[in-house]
Amino acid sequence: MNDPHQAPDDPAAPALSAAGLGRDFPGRHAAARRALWGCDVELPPGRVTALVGPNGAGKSTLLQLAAGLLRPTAGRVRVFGHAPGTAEARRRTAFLAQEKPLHARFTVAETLRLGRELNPGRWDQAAAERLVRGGKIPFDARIGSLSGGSRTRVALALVLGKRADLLLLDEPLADLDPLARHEVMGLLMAEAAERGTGIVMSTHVLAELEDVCDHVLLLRDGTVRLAGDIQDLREGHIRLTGRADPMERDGLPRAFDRSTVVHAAVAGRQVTALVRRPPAGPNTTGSAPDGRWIAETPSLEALLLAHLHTPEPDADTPAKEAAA
Ligand SMILES: Nc1ncnc2c1ncn2[C@@H]1O[C@H](COP(=O)(O)OP(=O)(O)OP(=O)(O)O)[C@@H](O)[C@H]1O
Repeated sequence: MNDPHQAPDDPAAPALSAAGLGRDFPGRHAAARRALWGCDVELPPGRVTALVGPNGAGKSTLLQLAAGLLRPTAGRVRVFGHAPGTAEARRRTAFLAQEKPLHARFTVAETLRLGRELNPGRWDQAAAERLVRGGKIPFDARIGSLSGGSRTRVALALVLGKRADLLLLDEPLADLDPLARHEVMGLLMAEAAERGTGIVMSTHVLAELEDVCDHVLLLRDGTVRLAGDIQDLREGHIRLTGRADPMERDGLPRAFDRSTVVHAAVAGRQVTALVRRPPAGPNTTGSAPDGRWIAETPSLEALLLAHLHTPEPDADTPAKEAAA
């Protein structure tokens, strides 16, 4: 059933939206049951989003909720304004599960044929075959005989062949060697650039994200800790490096405004801190305690690592605002 508040084919509908989204699993300990809670998400169409967070943060749970494989126990989630699981939502999304479930006894060709039969009128055989050929996988090979990386390629071929508007990919690169990762990312980026396909991709490889993603969603302990356009988020922070104050535990000068600090780490005599940039003004790099400090825009990896280190969520952070 479509959301009564959202016109069925509203082109302005976010590719993925969630409000107060939560998912509990049955379990003996209350804390262990809570996989996801209070998640507010809004991803515009056509974005390539990195879904990051530690093991157990809730990334797979969020993707499965968006794919309609799980139902929320709180809040709601929509894809292009439609409830996951509806015919329209299913048509517009393609999901790649972390365990890449495929029929072991089918050949590669039979697997692609199944993809074609399940997606009449939309299936792109050439796109699917390109991925298979790129991995030099014989079309008559049985899925059960393939390496993990080759199985991933075939699973991705099914996803790309479907010609969906939003690809939900759970660790799509995990089994691939560096060359294959590069090639597969290139194909996914081409798909996004040429067709405006949105991609939400969970990954643990932070260093590879900067060049390929334009959006990030960081989950931790089942909730959104940071969300938004990568460039905006990078420019909203400053990475400071300077001489550590030996009298202070975090190495920063006593007078420094701690409320802006996301994370600070002392190594030897040097302290590196990631801080939130003050609101635009005459001196927007003014967080540097004095001229002996180096102030630079952080890389995406530095930004994510700092937010992964933060002990507690801060209600006033730009992350919360961006996620809303
Ligand atoms: N079917 C399930 N039954 C019970 N608990 C579950 C189930 N699926 C997930 N969980 C729990 O929900 C939490 C979030 O798991 P999830 O798989 O979504 O995390 P993740 O961020 O994808 O982790 P990873 O990076 O290890 O893949 C974990 O505590 C997990 O144990």
